[in-house]
Amino acid sequence: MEDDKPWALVSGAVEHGLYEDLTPIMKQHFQILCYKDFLQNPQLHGPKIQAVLLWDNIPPTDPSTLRSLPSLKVVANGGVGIDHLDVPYINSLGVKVTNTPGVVSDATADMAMGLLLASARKIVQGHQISVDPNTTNHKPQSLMGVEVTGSTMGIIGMGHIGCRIAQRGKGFDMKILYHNRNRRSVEDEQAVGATYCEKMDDLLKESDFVVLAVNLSPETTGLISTRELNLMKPTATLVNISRGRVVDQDALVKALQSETILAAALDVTYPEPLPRDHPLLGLPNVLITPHVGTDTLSTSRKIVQRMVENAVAVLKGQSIPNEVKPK
Ligand SMILES: O=CC(=O)O
Repeated sequence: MEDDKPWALVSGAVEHGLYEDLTPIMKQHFQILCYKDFLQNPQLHGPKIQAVLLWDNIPPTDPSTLRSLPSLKVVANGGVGIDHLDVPYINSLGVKVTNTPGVVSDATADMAMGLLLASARKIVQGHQISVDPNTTNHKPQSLMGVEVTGSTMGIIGMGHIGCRIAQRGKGFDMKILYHNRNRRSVEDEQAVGATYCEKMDDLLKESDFVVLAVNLSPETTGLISTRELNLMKPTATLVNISRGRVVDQDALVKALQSETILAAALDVTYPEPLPRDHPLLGLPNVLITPHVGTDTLSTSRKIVQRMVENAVAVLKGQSIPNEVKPK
């Protein structure tokens, strides 16, 4: 019965009707309250909310919002990255945090390869030239690309997503190097055909494509800065599908302007979106997409399904598929 279902506070995307396909999955288990309606009267609505279903980082989970949700038991994040959440603080309120690892890996790895290929083969520039009514030369020298097949890809961060990127790289006969906090087992390495670089510097020096697939943490903030960019080949491309802050963006702008590296392909920046006058937007050797690594309908369904399963498990006191514990 509808009335028996617990209440969940849901995001702007749902309230704008953007994800009609996804809302029924939430409604199977929850009565949903959109953030915009919550804001009309937080004192009235706050006490009934037991779960926050977080999509695109909305609703906010700042202390003042959380304080107006006294019955809250779980913040269920849709997606794997939880750098926008203060997990220890949320836990200190007796509220659990969950995320959705695993289900995002294939779509994100596809996006990494898409960015890599589009940047190497100048697909966006080619499209622009092809559709420009003023174009006279349809195949200018400037569209000459970089060969992906047989090149070397260095993956920094070999979790679920990194492994899926490596598998895809194998399909392009790439040599795959990886660097990770902990070395993977020999079986894992063989399964994805990747060679471990204990020193990240070695990977940076050798790779034609450096792909960032690490979580954002204090250790990985600014991981790629001037020193690291200087180690990369002048013919190399940086691909980032993790979080913008893993790269020192000012250093990246300089490296691209001075052609210290060839190009960058970024699904993530900081902030998102970049201000319209940001220097990265004016560079010819940059490809940027608006953080859409997981945005396929099938993956979005899986994310919402898992987000809901996590929230339901917390509320029912069952074993939680993906609880995030503070480090
Ligand atoms: O950015 C996407 C995610 O964190 O899953």
